[in-house]
Amino acid sequence: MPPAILSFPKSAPRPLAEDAVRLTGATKGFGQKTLFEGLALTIRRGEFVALLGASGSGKTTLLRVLLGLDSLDAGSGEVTAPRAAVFQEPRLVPSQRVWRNVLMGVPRARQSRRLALDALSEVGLGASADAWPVTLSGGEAQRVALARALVLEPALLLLDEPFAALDALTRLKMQDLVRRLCDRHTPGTLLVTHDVDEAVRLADRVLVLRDRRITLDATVGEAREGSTPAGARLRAQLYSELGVDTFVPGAADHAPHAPGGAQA
Ligand SMILES: Nc1ncnc2c1ncn2[C@@H]1O[C@H](COP(=O)(O)OP(=O)(O)OP(=O)(O)O)[C@@H](O)[C@H]1O
Repeated sequence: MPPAILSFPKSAPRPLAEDAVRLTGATKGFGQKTLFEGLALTIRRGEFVALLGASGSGKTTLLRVLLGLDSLDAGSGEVTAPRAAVFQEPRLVPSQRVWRNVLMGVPRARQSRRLALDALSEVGLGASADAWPVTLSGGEAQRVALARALVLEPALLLLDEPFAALDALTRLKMQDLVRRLCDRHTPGTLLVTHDVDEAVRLADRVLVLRDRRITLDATVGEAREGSTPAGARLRAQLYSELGVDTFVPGAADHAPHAPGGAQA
């Protein structure tokens, strides 16, 4: 098997027209199990891509490869710097005030309270700069994690189920905030999620990782609106690709009945 060559250039962010990620032939497994094989993936700067797949299909592993935390077994490509990530848990340092947490990844020479305050204002937490992480709600802590990622002005933003632990209302607000801030900061974004609606609501393009390959690469476009035929079609296609039969509540009640009450 040829050696994997994945480069992580330390250069300044590139122009928007360029790719944040370009992988070809990416192959990765653990022990006897191959998670993905010969995979090609391109994410442009400013593009929001969602990655769906069954549990254990290798989504987080692919994200870890893009972060440089795992290596490929084969393949090559380029992942543009700087990169930042937000995970399911906020991963704040409890012994540091909120504004200090925001600066965790910023080179010392660029660190300033002003920079942290600006980043916190963007996520609506300017007033919590001096708070301790333990005093924040789950949604607030996740917004600090988002500020900590965006303050780096990443060329690539990796989101690993960042909304999964939030209540339904907070999740919707956080989804809107993330999409708005991604439009403003224009990183290439890869969102790993289990949630078809979340993927279609947020992403420009939705990928499905299945059987070691990307089996679907769908542009969302006018299908974002669930009530349109295109929206219903895309969601049905994604559920089908994920091996889930869509359930229509009440449909069984309308099934024809044979005379005498037996099911047709
Ligand atoms: N460091 C590791 N060593 C051995 N096996 C691993 C390692 N990391 C992940 N795996 C295995 O690889 C498979 C894919 O894991 P991964 O976390 O990438 O899947 P996923 O699609 O993100 O799953 P989920 O949706 O449940 O989070 C799993 O079977 C997991 O146990």
